[in-house]
Amino acid sequence: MSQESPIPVTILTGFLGAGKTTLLNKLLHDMPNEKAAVIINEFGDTSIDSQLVIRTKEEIVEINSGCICCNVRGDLISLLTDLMKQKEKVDRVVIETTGMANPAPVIQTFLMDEQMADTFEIDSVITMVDAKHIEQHLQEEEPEQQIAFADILLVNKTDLITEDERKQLEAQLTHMNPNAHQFYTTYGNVDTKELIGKKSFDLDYALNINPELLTEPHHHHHHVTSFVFQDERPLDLDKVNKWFAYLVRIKGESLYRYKGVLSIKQMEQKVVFQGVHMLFAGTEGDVWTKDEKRKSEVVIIGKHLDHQELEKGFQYCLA
Ligand SMILES: Nc1nc2c(ncn2[C@@H]2O[C@H](COP(=O)(O)OP(=O)(O)OP(=O)(O)O)[C@@H](O)[C@H]2O)c(=O)[nH]1
Repeated sequence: MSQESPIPVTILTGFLGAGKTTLLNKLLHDMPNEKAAVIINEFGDTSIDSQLVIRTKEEIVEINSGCICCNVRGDLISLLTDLMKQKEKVDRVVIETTGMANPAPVIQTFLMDEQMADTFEIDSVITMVDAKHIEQHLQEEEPEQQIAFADILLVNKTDLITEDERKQLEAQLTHMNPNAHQFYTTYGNVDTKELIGKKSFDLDYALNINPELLTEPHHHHHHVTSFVFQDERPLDLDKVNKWFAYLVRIKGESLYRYKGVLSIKQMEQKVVFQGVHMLFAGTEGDVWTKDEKRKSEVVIIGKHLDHQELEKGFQYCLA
């Protein structure tokens, strides 16, 4: 690669909980010799994803407190401007957007001026689709946009659907975006060579679906809200189990994404949990170290959620 070749950029999108972090971990694992600058953006106010991404030697930068396609786009631009000054240190940029991001403004960032366009080159826009929940998610505007702009569609969680459902989904996605290459996966398991270095992003096609791609973005996220609850007092495991059982059973439909780290009384380890609608998983994490402040942190993203009720539920869990 000559000194002047632009730095390839992989944009990873997909609705909340589709499997982006799972795929990102796999990509980083499969590219041990690439110096990748990884940019992760969270919709919520807290940075639980960095605890879920397996640390590698890559530089991982998180942009929180907002969505990459709206209020933190300035942060993305300044990060990229910094990267421009140290081009030799990076072979690739990988951006994981929030599940609520419209990819257009992110794509636009790389096209907005000559210097940006000379320094970076979008390699591909990979959109992960949650095969199990996509029907529900298409009620929102963003998944449709994410699918439309993809040149690679990674249809994930195929273990949770039937063969017939898969065929239907394939027809539907082909109709929504006939240009994209489709892969059907579980846990993002596809040969990394199919995703990286393909230079499959096609600006003309993107402009064709959105002629306003090169003008200023204007949009907002409808009625999807994100709440963060934090407390340094320990929680009671039994109460936590009861609260989650209630949330998942009664509110599962509205819960797009929830995750967190819990400090449980009488437990040396952290409890790390995450879920998408009614699918919930909790595991024991690392032991709290002496230097760490024990603290519970829960992020809940969803539709029609009552902040007070959730707050009350969280408070109930205190030991
Ligand atoms: N059954 C099943 N679960 C999966 C699959 N891929 C990922 N998951 C699980 O789905 C949950 C969400 O995966 P993530 O990789 O965190 O999804 P994400 O898109 O990064 O989520 P956010 O960025 O938090 O919105 C995790 O509990 C994963 O273990 C899959 O193919 N099948």
